Amino acid sequence: MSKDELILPKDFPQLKNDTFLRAARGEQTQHVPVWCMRQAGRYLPEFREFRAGKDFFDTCRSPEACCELTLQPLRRFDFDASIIFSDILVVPQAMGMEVQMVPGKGPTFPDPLKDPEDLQRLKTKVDVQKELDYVFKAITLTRHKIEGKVPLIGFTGAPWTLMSYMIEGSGSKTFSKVKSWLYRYPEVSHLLLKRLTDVIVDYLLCQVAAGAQALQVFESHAGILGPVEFKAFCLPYLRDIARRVKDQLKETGQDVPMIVFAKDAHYGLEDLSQSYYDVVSLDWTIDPRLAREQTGGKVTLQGNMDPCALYAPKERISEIVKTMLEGFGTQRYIANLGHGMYPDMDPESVAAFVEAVHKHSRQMNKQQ
Ligand SMILES: O=C(O)CCc1c2[nH]c(c1CC(=O)O)Cc1[nH]c(c(CC(=O)O)c1CCC(=O)O)Cc1[nH]c(c(CC(=O)O)c1CCC(=O)O)Cc1[nH]c(c(CCC(=O)O)c1CC(=O)O)C2
Repeated sequence: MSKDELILPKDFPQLKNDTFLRAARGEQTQHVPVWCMRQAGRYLPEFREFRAGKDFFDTCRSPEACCELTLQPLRRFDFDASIIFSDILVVPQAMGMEVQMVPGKGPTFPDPLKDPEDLQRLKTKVDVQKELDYVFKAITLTRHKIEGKVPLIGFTGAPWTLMSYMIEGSGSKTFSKVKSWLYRYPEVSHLLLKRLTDVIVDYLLCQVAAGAQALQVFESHAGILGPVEFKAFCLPYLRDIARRVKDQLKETGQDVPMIVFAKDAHYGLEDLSQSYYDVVSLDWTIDPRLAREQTGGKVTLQGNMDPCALYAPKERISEIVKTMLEGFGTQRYIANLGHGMYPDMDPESVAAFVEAVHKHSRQMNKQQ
């Protein structure tokens, strides 16, 4: 991308609530900011109504639809951030692969990569600006329509997670197909991961140019690797993405907080806290105090309530939140779930979660 293309459009409404951005940058906040992964989604009746009868990726390709779905949860809840409605699998599509959303089965690649030669089916040069133009339009439109209420987060899937979908062709229990590539074809695997990284870097920079105020990188399948493979096939690419995006943004005087979510990669926490990301997002299986120890105060932490705790009565949600806040502390912290919302969750529980984070963190800050 050229320097000029990276300059932000300037006529966006002024941001009224910067709590999330302050926490991400390690600045003091009066309350702990909170948002939820998959906060736009099937647990909301208005989402189900809006999506009814429409193809999932057609929805992703409509900037107006993405904008509406991004705004829906903000009308109900006092979230401190929003995330653009889209999907991680738009990147493999931009590289030339077909992906369908099969109801009841999830994302499905009719023709996944089977052998190293299949890499030839991928586009050698991906014009990200053109191929994913609909995402950038959605971000710009949403940034206007949000009227500065809260910041807008852009996101991408990370290389290993996308590679696993491209080879498995869908979700999997064992991930044995994609893992077999790591052991049988390590060099080709690195080649594919490198190509994904290049596209992702461009993709994130274009999202910032379109108006994204923070970026989250989803390495949702990190946990199917052991520590050795994580260090070889995940970490270097996650680092490369943050370093390259940050370097390019710095040239234009911009500093956009970056969040990494490597689900279930406990053994990688220390490394992740030294990988150019401002925020490390945690799943629910890690103890908050241990996570603070392992990341040594170098980064802001995000997470990590078990999404299933939202099935608890409201009073119990409030207690769980309080314990979580005591574990993380109220500074350099963004409250979230340890992964996304499930379709059968009650929106009222989300309201209770958000309210508890705000209430307890304000009280705890007063006592300090
Ligand atoms: O359950 C299904 O039928 C397919 C769900 C699925 C999708 N993409 C996928 C998966 C696999 C999975 O999550 O396990 C594949 C997918 N999409 C995404 C991730 C990253 C992650 O959740 O760890 C993943 C990988 C998850 C994994 O494999 O573990 C990211 C995603 N999907 C989505 C969003 C946008 C948003 O929430 O605003 C986001 C981004 C950020 C976020 O908010 O967390 C939206 C999305 N994608 C999808 C759906 C459901 C389909 C529909 O609305 O018709 C929905 C809405 C919803 O969750 O209710 C499709």
